[in-house]
Formats: sequence, C-alpha cells, structure tokens
Amino acid sequence: MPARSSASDPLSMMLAPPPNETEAQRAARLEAEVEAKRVSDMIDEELQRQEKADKRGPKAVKILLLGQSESGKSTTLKNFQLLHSPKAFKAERASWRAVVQLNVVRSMRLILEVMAQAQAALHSPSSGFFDDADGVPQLPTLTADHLKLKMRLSPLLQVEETLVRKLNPAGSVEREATQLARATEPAAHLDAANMELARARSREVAINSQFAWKGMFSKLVANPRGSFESDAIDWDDPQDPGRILHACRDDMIALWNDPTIRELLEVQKVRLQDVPGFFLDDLARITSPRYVPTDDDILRARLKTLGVSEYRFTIREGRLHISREWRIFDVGGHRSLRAAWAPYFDDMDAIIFLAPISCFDQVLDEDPSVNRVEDSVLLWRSIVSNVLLANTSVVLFLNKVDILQAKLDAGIRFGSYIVSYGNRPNNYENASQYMRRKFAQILKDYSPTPRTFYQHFTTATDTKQTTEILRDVQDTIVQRNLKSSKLIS
Ligand SMILES: Nc1nc2c(ncn2[C@@H]2O[C@H](COP(=O)(O)OP(=O)(O)OP(=O)(O)O)[C@@H](O)[C@H]2O)c(=O)[nH]1
Ligand SMILES: [Mg+2]
Repeated sequence: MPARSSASDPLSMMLAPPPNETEAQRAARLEAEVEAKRVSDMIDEELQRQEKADKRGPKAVKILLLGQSESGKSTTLKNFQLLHSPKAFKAERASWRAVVQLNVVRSMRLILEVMAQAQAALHSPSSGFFDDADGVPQLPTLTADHLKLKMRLSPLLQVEETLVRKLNPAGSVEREATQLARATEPAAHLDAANMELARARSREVAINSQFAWKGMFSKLVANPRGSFESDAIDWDDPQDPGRILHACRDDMIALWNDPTIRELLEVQKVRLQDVPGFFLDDLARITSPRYVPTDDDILRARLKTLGVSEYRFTIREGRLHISREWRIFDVGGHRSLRAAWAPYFDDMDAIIFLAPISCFDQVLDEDPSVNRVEDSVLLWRSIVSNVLLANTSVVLFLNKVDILQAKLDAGIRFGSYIVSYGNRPNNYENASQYMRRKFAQILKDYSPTPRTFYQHFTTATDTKQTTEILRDVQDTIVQRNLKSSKLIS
C-alpha cells in the first residue's frame, strides 16, 4: 500500500499550524505546546512513580529489637530468619562454625585464666586463698599434669587470634575491643590476676553488623567443593582453626572433665555453663573434622552485636494476599551502644523488648554495681515512657525462662537479689508471674497514652516455641494493619 502523504493524513492536517498564522500567534502556539508537554511529562512521571509504588507493595512493617546485652535480640533475629529464609539460614552454617569455635576457645581461655590465677595465688600468701590459722592454701592444688595440659593448650590462643583477625579487619575499633588475654603468663600477684580474670570474663568478640563477616568465614572454612557436609578442615594449613581444635580435642576434654579443675572453677565462682556460647559439653562433636553446626548450635552461638543489622522478608496479608515487606532491626545492647537506638524510634510499627529474667543474680559487665534485672526494668521504663514511641506497639519477651527455672530449681534464692520479692515462695511460677506483673505495671504507670501490649515467656534458643510466638506476634501486627487500613472491621 502506498504511504499516505502528510497532506492527506487527517491527524497531520489537524495538528498543522493554521496556514495564515501571524508571528504572535505562532509564538503563543509554541508556548502552549511547551506547557502541554510539561504537564504531560509530569503526568507520565507520576504514573510511573505510582506503578513502581504498586509493584513495591504497601508500606513496610518495621520492628525494632531492644534489650540489654545478652538479652537474646540476635537470637530472636535468627529465629525470624529460620522461619522465613530457612535455606539462606542453612547456607550460613559455615560462618557459624567459626563462631562456635570462637565460643569454645573463649571458654577454654577462661579455664586457663583461672589456672593462671591459682598458680599466682600459690606464690602470694596474702592472696586471701590461704587459711589464716595454718597457712594451708584453700585452692585445689594443680599437679604437673595439669600444667602440662595447660601448656599444650596454648595454641588455642592463636586460634582465637586467627578467627578474630578474620572477623575484624586490622585497625578497626572492634579489633581493640577484642584483644586477647595472655592466659599463659601468670599474673605477678593475685590482685592483678583477679583483675585479669575479671577482664577476661567480660572480654568477648564483637562484630560490627556492617562488615560482611559471614562471607569471610565461608571462604575460610568451606571446602573447595563448596560442600559443608564433607571435611571442612584445610589439613595443609597448620593455622587452620579446625585443625588446631581437632589436635587439642583430647586435652580440652581431659581438662574440662578434670575434678580438680571443676573444683577450682567452683571456688572461683566461674560457672562456664552460664556463660553465653557454652559448648564444652559438646567438645567431641564440635572438634570433629566434619563438624557442621546444627540449628540449635547456631542459636546457642554467641557473637556480641556492634552497629545495627537489618533482616527483610515478605508476608502475604489478608484475604487479598497483599505482599508486605517486613524489616527487623537488631541493635547492640551494651550500654555504650544504646545511644545509637534513638534514630530508629521514628516510624517503627512495633518494638520487641527482651528482658532476660534469669539474670536476677548477675550484674552488668559494663557496671558491676548494677543488677542485670534492675537494668532491664529501668530500660523498659525509659522505652515505654518515650513519647517518640507512644504509638508503637510493644511486645515484651520475658526471656531465658529455661535458665530461670534451672536456677530456682537449684535453690538460688530470687528474693536475695530482688529484695521487693520478699519471702514469696522460691519457685518458677511465683517468680515469673512477679516479673510479669512488675513489667505490666511499669507500662501502665509510664506510658504517655494507655496502650495494650503483648507479653510472652520465652526461651529464644528453643526454635519451636519461639517460631510459634513470632507467628503470633506477626498475626497481631497484620491484624492491626488490616484494621487501620480498614480492610477488615
Ligand atoms: N539458655 C538460653 N540462652 C539464651 C536464650 N536467649 C538467648 N540465649 C543465649 O544468650 C546469648 C546472648 O544472646 P544474644 O542474642 O547474642 O544477645 P543480644 O541481646 O543480641 O546481645 P548484644 O548483641 O550484646 O546486644 C547467646 O549465646 C544465646 O544463645 C534463652 O532463652 N535461653
Ligand atoms: Mg546481638
């Protein structure tokens, strides 16, 4: 078909300028055309923006995890990951293997530290560990075999250095915070040794969430075939942490199971079982060449948080199955890191506050004059009274109830530390309900506006129980969103 000339095309004819157009008319027409194009471009832009927004879905739900250090925030985040991205969670096993190794080495370092202190005490009669009457040492005596074990385990400190160097690039501030104890050099006298032990107890590896540490560890411990099920140790590398731990395996087991060492730890009031990241009862499994952490190991592994980490997932809501993005923010709970929380208060849908109520007989590492439960209570008060958070839903996890139960069963008296508890029965039922009422009352007294809140007794290391609770929390927030967007009444 022959192409139509513009002279016969009705559209061209309609758009063509009038044949007798004056200069002024032409200028006005061109100006109107420019204006029409501007308006049309604006409309296009708005349509594109809306299209993008529709694709992105409704506004994201934001949840902030708060609580003191070691309260279980990162453990709760791991539970969210396990619930929504189980494959990605499992793919990170190699990285967590390194953290479990660090935890083992930390526990062993504490034992070596206690041994060094006992040795120092022998040379210091004024140490307070000698009976005033007959001058006999009150500490169990270490034999030559113990000292041989201690010497043979000194390569473990090197393992820690290797792993820490990998975790924190040289020169970063976090590296300084993780400097290692010299457990092999006994302190000159007991006061110094005591201080060294106290420092060693609180010194732990911390990670800045902005640093891609998981990538570093995957490279370090995954085998060349990328499979974690097979041998994950590089036997050609004498520095390989897995290789050194494997070589020290029998000595570590012997030391941990030695009755004199257990007695020494008891006299020094070092309960390694209560230190987060305790794996000494699993040494044979963890130091085996093909060790791959289980979900349970990953939840129990302890890595202190510096900075803020964010985890995103999508949930389909309501009958219309509208996808909505959820963002969970995990912050560091150490006192020096709490100032970094405030910028996140704006625009949060919910806060999950973790209060580890098992810590009633412990003090803060950052201030030994403060009881840990007291710190949680004060922190809760400052959060619920904060006007920036007045419209934010609050969910309280009274966490570590497994440890609370164990401590009360072992006869540790709740009322000796929480004085207001008085002479109430020293059992789980009464103590846990007492704490529940205490936190609820503070919310009632200090919240700027009356608000409902949800509270749960939790054991964040118990994935089954925690995922059920997290599902519950999610449902509550979804229902609230649907109500406020009037999708349900
Ligand atoms: N037994 C027991 N251990 C728990 C529980 N919750 C957390 N833990 C352990 O306690 C340790 C500390 O938990 P994290 O989740 O690292 O604590 P956090 O609040 O993130 O601490 P920071 O990062 O320092 O602010 C980890 O080793 C956990 O495995 C619990 O309910 N019971
Ligand atoms: Mg953390």
